[in-house]
Amino acid sequence: MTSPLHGGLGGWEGADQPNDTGAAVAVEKMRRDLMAAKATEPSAAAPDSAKRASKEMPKTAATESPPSAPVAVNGAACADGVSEGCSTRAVIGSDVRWPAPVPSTLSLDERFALCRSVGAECIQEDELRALLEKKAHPICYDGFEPSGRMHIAQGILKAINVNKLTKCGCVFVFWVADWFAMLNNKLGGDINKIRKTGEYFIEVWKAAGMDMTNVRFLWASDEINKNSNQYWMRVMDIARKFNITRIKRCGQIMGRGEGDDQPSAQIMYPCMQCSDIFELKADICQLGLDQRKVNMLAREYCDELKMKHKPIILSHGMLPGLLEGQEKMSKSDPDSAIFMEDLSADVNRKIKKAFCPPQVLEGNPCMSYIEHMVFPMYGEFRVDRRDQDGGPITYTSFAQCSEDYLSGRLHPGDVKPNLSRYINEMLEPVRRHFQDDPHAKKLLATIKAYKVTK
Ligand SMILES: N[C@@H](Cc1ccc(O)cc1)C(=O)O
Repeated sequence: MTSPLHGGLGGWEGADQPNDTGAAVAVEKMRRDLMAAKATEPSAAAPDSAKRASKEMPKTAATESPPSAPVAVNGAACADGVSEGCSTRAVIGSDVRWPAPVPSTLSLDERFALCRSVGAECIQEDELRALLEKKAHPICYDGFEPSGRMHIAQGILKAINVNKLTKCGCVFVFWVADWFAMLNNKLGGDINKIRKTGEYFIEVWKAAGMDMTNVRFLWASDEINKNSNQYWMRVMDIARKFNITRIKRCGQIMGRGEGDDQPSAQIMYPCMQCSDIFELKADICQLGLDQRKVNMLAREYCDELKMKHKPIILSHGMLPGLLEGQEKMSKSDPDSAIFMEDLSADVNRKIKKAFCPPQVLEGNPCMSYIEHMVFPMYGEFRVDRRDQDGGPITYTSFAQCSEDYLSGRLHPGDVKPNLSRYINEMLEPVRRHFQDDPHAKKLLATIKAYKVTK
C-alpha cells in the first residue's frame, strides 16, 4: 500500500511494466486491440436525461416523474433500505437495458495483473484477486461532474484504463454526476448547462477509442430518481453513522480544500457519493486518487454494517497539469490541460510551454504523459530528431526512456515535439468527430460558450 497522493512518477506503482510479467503480454495485446478497435456505437440506450435534455428541460430534475425504464424490481422486503443484499436497484452487469457483458479470454492471473496495473493504489489486492476469481463481470465505476471541456486525463487516460478493465470482463459504469456538479456549483449550478455538458462528455468518450462492449453510461439524476427511496435511505444512514469532521475530510473529492469556506453541500455531497457506490453495486471504485477519502468512507461504512464484501478501491494516479507545480489538470486554467478536441496547433503550443526540467522526472508532466499515455497505448516512444542531436531512437520501455532522460541523453527539446506528435495522433479521431458530426459540432459550440465556474 502506497503512494502519496502526489507521488510524482514514482508514485504510480501499478503502472505498466511492459517487459517483465505475464501481464505485459496482456497489456500489449490489449494495446494492439485498442489501436485496432474502432469506436463502435455503444450498446447502451441513450440516457433518459440526454433524451430529455434535447427537449425542453423541466425546472428541476427532482420534479420529473421517474422514467418507466425496465429496471429492477422493488425489493419491499428490506425495512431499513440499507441492508446488504437488499436490492431495489438494477444490477448493472445484467441490466436488461444492455446486452449481456462479454467475458474475458484471459486467465485469472492475467486478469488480476491487468486490473491491478490500472491502479497507483489498490485496497486491497487480495480482495481484488478473490473478486476476479468469483465474478466474471465485476462492476467498476468512475463518476464525472460535467463541467467545462474534457481534458486528456478524463478522456485518454480513462479510455486506457477502461479498456484494460473491460478486457478483464469487468463492466465499466461512467456515472455522469449531473446533480453533483450542481451541488458543487459548477456552471453556476445550472442543471440544463450541466446536462448539455454531460451529453458532450459522452460524445467525447464514444469517440475516444474505447471498446464500448462492457461500457455503460448512467446519469446520476436518472438512477437516483428511479430508486429514490433506497438511495436517500442510504444517504441518511451514512449521514447518521459519521460525524461532521469525518465527512468534511472528504472535501477534496469536490476539489475543495478542507479550510475553504463551503456551503452545506460539502456535507451532502460525500454522503451521496458514498451512497452511489452501493446504488451501483460497484465492486471496484476505479476513480482517481483524489477521490480515495470517500471510497475509504464506503469501506468504513461496510465495517459499521458488518458487510462481508467491501468495495475494492483501485485508484489511478493524477495526471499532472502542464505547468510547474500543477499536481493535476485544471479546467479553470486552460494552459494547464490539453482538451480532447484541441487542435494540433493548441497541443503543440501547450506542450512547448509545458514544464519539462532537464534530467528531472519528479513533477515533470511531459515525462508523466509519456509514461502513462504513450507507453500504455503504443508500447514505445519514438523520438525523431536530427543526426546532430543524436539521431532517431525508439524506446520500448519507459525504464529505458527515463534512464536516458535522467542522464541527459534525451533532452526536453527532443521530448516535446515527439510527445506532441503522439498526443495529436491520440486526439485525431475525437477532433475529426467534433468537426465532421453536426450534432457533436453543435454540442461543442454550445458548451464552449458556457462560463466555467470553479
Ligand atoms: N467527485 C467526483 C465526481 C463524482 C460524483 C459522484 C460519484 O459517485 C463519483 C464521482 C469529481 O469531483 O469529479
